[in-house]
Amino acid sequence: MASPALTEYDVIFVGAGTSGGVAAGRLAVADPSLKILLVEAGPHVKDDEAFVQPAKCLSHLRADNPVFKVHVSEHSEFLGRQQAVTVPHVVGGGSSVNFTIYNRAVASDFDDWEKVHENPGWGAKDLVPLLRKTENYQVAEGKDDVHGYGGPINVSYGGKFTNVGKDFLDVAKEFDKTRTSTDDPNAVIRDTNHYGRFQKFIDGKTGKRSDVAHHFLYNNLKTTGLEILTGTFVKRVIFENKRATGIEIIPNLTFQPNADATKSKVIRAKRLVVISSGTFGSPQVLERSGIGAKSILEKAGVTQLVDLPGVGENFQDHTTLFTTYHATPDSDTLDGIGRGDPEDLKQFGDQFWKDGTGIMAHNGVDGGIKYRPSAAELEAIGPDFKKRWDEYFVGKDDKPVLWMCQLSLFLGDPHSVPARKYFTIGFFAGYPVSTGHVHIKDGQNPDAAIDFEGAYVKRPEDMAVMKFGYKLGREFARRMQCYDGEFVPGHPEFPTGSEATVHTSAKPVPVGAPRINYTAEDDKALEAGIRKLVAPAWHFIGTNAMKPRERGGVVDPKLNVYGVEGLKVCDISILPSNVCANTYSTALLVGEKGAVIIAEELGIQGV
Ligand SMILES: Cc1cc2nc3c(=O)[nH]c(=O)nc-3n(C[C@H](O)[C@H](O)[C@H](O)COP(=O)(O)OP(=O)(O)OC[C@H]3O[C@@H](n4cnc5c(N)ncnc54)[C@H](O)[C@@H]3O)c2cc1C
Repeated sequence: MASPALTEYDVIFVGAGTSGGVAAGRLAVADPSLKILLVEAGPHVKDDEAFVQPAKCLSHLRADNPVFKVHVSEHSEFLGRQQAVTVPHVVGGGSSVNFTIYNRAVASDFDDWEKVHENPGWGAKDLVPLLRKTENYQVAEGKDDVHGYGGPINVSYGGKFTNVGKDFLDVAKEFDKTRTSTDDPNAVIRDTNHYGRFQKFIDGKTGKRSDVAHHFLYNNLKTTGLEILTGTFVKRVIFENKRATGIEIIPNLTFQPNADATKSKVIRAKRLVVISSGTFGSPQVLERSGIGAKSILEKAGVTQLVDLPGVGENFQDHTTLFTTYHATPDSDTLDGIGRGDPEDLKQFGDQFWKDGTGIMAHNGVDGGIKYRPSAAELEAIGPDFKKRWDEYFVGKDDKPVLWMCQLSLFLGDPHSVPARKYFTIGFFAGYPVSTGHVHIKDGQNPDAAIDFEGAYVKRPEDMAVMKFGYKLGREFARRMQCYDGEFVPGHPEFPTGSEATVHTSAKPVPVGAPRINYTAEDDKALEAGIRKLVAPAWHFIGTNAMKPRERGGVVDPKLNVYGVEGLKVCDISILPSNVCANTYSTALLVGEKGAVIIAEELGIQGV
């Protein structure tokens, strides 16, 4: 079994993912004498093309990829089927495999954490400067005081502007004259409803992915006290008188196949243990350590140390539909790279290594919008959503209801569909009401099956938003010049003869063409289709919510786990409520905030 160099460290991070990697990297640079161990269940990614080249993100979606752990929800009552989610186990966590879409939360999302969930220091006033600290906005240096210009994480448009993306934005200008266009949808933090060219977590100079592994960890290994132990699970945290003093580790047999999983080791932490195992991993580590609801721990054979029933509850994701269309042969898409076509790999790989441009330095996403409906559109979303709108959105004018983007690719296992060109309209419900849970069933084995309940269209409010989003996205798609028909398995099955029927082969309609009229029967078919097709967004949050203990909270505003000492959680499992954005930006932010909090407590200057 792989072992760390020492038996005792100052600080131990459980998981070398996004937030944990940022916090550990910041602390290590500020105080190079600090001995920091990151224990990571997955393997290294250093200079590995599959992780460094952004367009290769599609290759991770192959069903046989060992860096993704699959969890299946056994609660099928809402969808009428089981829902599987895939969770990355790799150094850098989500930052090493994600789609590099750059999208920041709106200001009221942060203010909700501070005011509604009672977390001083977590409002927009305090957090926007930390967003800037991480970022190096290469698009236009010094453009405004919303972006950052000297941080480790580069943000650019990537190596190309795909003709599919241009097409989407051209349609937007003509089709929806009530909303404006921008070259930077993240330029203003208290605004929404602008179509714009989406930027990417891609280095505009090299074309490489702006991940945490290479920009906070590998680059600091030689000059600081950082150490990463890979292929290893943290089974549990060790306590003495309710103070965290270390961790117990065992090998992850997927990456250490010859190790003995019955032999564990204890590594001691002198000053702090930080759980940064993500929304799926962190509640499991807490529960295996005896922190959680009694009934759950008892069933898993774990003795309770602290009664904290909020652990593993409040699971959220952005309910998503990735609706797929056939793209014309001249469309710029990533499908060939995803399939591993040798010609595409050679052509775009050569260009990438020559000057960091081209479609290999791209994620397929160019155009999108954070969408707040008009009064007429609210009517169309229907009565199921009315109460939610009144309670959650009114008075917070920067809150979109959904965001939508075009993707120049088929989103899924590229080998599961016929080899051709695709484009996708993805839309994400910003603040679904549905929640689920993540709990252990086995108190000993971190690799064992868990009790996972997804959070996908359990509530009519969420279904109403998804139906609206499908119809809207489809109107965009059929007006785009690259539209070459609809990928039938990716759409609902509408009644025969319906105006809403899906067409395998079709040409674009004029921008001014009437919208498809959906009958009540069509709407029923649409609901059934959404239950069949709804997808996780990989934006898992909330299972260790930062809120008062009596309201189901797990950590306080200093990220301390209630009821013990010397133990914090630092990843997006702490989010008490959702953000209307892809979550990488927010995970970086939690890492930055965690570093500041930990540095203050340990007396470290310069973070
Ligand atoms: C396929 C995919 C596409 C995405 N696309 C985008 C996008 O385009 N834009 C965007 O903004 N966001 C995107 N995201 C979301 C974003 O990347 C994540 O929300 C974010 O990285 C989560 O950060 P985290 O620190 O909370 O967890 P993670 O980064 O997942 O880190 C947790 C780490 O802990 C490790 N771990 C877990 N349990 C244990 C254990 N017991 N012992 C040791 N280690 C353990 C895991 O292996 C992992 O490395 C995507 C995510 C995925 C998976």
